[in-house]
Amino acid sequence: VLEMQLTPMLLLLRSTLEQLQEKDTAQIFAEPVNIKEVPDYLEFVSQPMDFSTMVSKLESHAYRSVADLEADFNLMVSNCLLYNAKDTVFHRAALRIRDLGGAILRHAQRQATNTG
Ligand SMILES: CCOC(=O)c1ccc2c(c1)NC(=O)[C@@H](C)N2
Repeated sequence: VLEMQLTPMLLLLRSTLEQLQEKDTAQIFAEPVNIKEVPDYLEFVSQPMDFSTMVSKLESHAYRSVADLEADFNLMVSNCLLYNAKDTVFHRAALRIRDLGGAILRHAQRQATNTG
């Protein structure tokens, strides 16, 4: 039955996104980068992404798989690595969440495959 197949995925995606957000202890990925405070941001970053946007997308069924969620997570991380110099707290935080998030996403993919 289709709705049974969709529900586990939505629950898995919610749990995975919550685990990823927990690694952002400084909450620097929580909201969209404020263009008023970072006026040149869009000169470097063509597709901004942040966790609040990912939550909205998840709840509106924009993610059909762990890979879909992973693509926006990777976009968010790569935007940060691109815009911020290597010697910044932001750049270091992106490297850290990329590594911690990788393990979370690998585990989620295994669960999706098992219950899929
Ligand atoms: C109060 C000013 O906030 C920021 O300048 C700022 C706040 C949050 C940010 C950010 C900048 N840059 C980033 O690349 C993403 C990851 N987070």
